[in-house]
Amino acid sequence: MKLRGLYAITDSHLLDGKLLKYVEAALEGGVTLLQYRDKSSDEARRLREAEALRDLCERYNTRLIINDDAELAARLNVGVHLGQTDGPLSPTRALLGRDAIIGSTCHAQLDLAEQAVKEGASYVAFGRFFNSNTKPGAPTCSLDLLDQARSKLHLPICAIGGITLENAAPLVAHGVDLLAVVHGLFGAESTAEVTRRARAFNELLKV
Ligand SMILES: Cc1ncc(COP(=O)(O)OP(=O)(O)O)c(N)n1
Ligand SMILES: Cc1nc(C(=O)O)sc1CCOP(=O)(O)O
Ligand SMILES: [Mg+2]
Repeated sequence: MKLRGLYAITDSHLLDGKLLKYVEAALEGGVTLLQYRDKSSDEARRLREAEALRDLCERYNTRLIINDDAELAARLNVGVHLGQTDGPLSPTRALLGRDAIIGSTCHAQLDLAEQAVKEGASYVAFGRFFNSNTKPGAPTCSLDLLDQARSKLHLPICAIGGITLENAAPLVAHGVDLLAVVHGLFGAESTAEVTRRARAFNELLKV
């Protein structure tokens, strides 16, 4: 499966009251992966929203990824993104099956990425590359690390953290396949602007 393109990530605060409307606008512009990222413990709302996003993604032929929560991913038969403290990858692969998309946060560490590959990750994520509104405290990562990763790893590489249309081109030039974006996509004044941004991110990846 070719994983290349825009990786849109939701944010419960930024998208409060407009989740489905803004996500659909992004899907109109083209989204390869959509991650449902909700750090709350409101299980009922999480299930309801994730189900609605799954149905929306099906209509647009986009794969849904649940952040942190392999059980919810298994329940909905979708993928999952796991950070370093979100549980082990191998049992998650066994739980979700070999066709599921499983992503792994590797910060700025190639050894974490090599381990994730061994344990069955579908893509590895490095970041953060720029100042992030969503996660200002995340450790930083350099373009240099991307060069090393690209020459060693033979699976899709995702970049995250403060990515916008203005700063994303160098990431693509250094081998990134997936641009993971929250604020640079959804921090827009209108649905039309979200769609425009999604299209423009995809243009950047057409090289
Ligand atoms: C695509 C992608 N990359 C990295 C992360 C960060 O995951 P994690 O370190 O577990 O932090 P939280 O997002 O759970 O706060 C991600 N979610 N997606
Ligand atoms: C969820 C997340 N993880 C990061 C990491 O570096 O691991 S940066 C980040 C936030 C991404 O949001 P924005 O595009 O608004 O910066
Ligand atoms: Mg996590």
